[in-house]
Amino acid sequence: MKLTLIGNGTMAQSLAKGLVANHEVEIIGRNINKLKEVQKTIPQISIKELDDVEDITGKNILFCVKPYVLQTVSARLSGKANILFSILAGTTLDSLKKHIEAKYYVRTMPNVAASVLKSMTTLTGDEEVKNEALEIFTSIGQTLWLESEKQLDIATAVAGSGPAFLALIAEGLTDGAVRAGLPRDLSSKLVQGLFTGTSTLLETQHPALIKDSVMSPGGTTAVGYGVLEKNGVRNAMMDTIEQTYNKAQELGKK
Ligand SMILES: NC(=O)C1=CN([C@@H]2O[C@H](COP(=O)(O)OP(=O)(O)OC[C@H]3O[C@@H](n4cnc5c(N)ncnc54)[C@H](OP(=O)(O)O)[C@@H]3O)[C@@H](O)[C@H]2O)C=CC1
Ligand SMILES: O=C(O)[C@@H]1CCC=N1
Repeated sequence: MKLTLIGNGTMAQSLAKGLVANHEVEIIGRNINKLKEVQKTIPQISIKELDDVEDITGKNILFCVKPYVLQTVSARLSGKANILFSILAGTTLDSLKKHIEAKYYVRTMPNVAASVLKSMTTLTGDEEVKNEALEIFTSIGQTLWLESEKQLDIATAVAGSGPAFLALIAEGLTDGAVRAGLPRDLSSKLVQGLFTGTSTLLETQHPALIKDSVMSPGGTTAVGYGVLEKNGVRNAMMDTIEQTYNKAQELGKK
């Protein structure tokens, strides 16, 4: 399938890197010099500067700009696309329909791990194109079709913004190791390995059981776990998801 990405930023480039293996990919952006730079890193793509009136008739569009420029960019689009895939956080299907004409609409939420083909992408929208949508986004990692936009906004908080939250935990653990006296390069390696191993365990084990299997009576883990609970890390995570989800819903009301 030929896919046209509008926008050439972080996410568009991550998506394009994965998609070129199975699809013809065109990127449309407002700055031809930036597009040429992108093409140097992903030579398989074709590039095009955004016209003042850009005809998207019959195209399968992946809309990859920031939510606040939806109006500005869509004002330059004409014609009726085939499928419009939007990765814009919070931006509702209704809002997309108001601004861009298409036969089918799908909201998706990939994450930055798309750049290494390990995105956890959620999708919702017109069921008629569910299979095509899942096929396209499986080329950048795992996919999950959701039943509603509310679920997608929650997924935005967990898996869209989530890499930043886990990165904070990773940075904190690394700094902790450095504070205890381990050189930074070794601390970083340790934390990388820790995340890789734990993520594999999570594929088959419940988090609480992983914790139980690590925590020995009177041991080190019980002490560290107590510190996390005393400092409200669990509740901080729950509040983080709630407020990030609220923000996604707020973006949708604009
Ligand atoms: N970053 C992430 O981890 C994730 C982001 N998202 C969503 O992806 C979308 C893109 O985010 P991201 O890639 O991080 O953002 P970037 O800022 O990296 O990219 C935004 C792109 O939009 C283009 N753009 C901005 N204004 C205009 C305009 N007026 N006319 C034409 N093009 C314009 C920019 O062009 P130029 O390069 O010329 O400035 C750039 O190519 C957002 O809606 C975000 O919610 C979704 C999941 C994860
Ligand atoms: O911070 C944001 O708005 C976007 C949405 C998901 C990840 N980044």
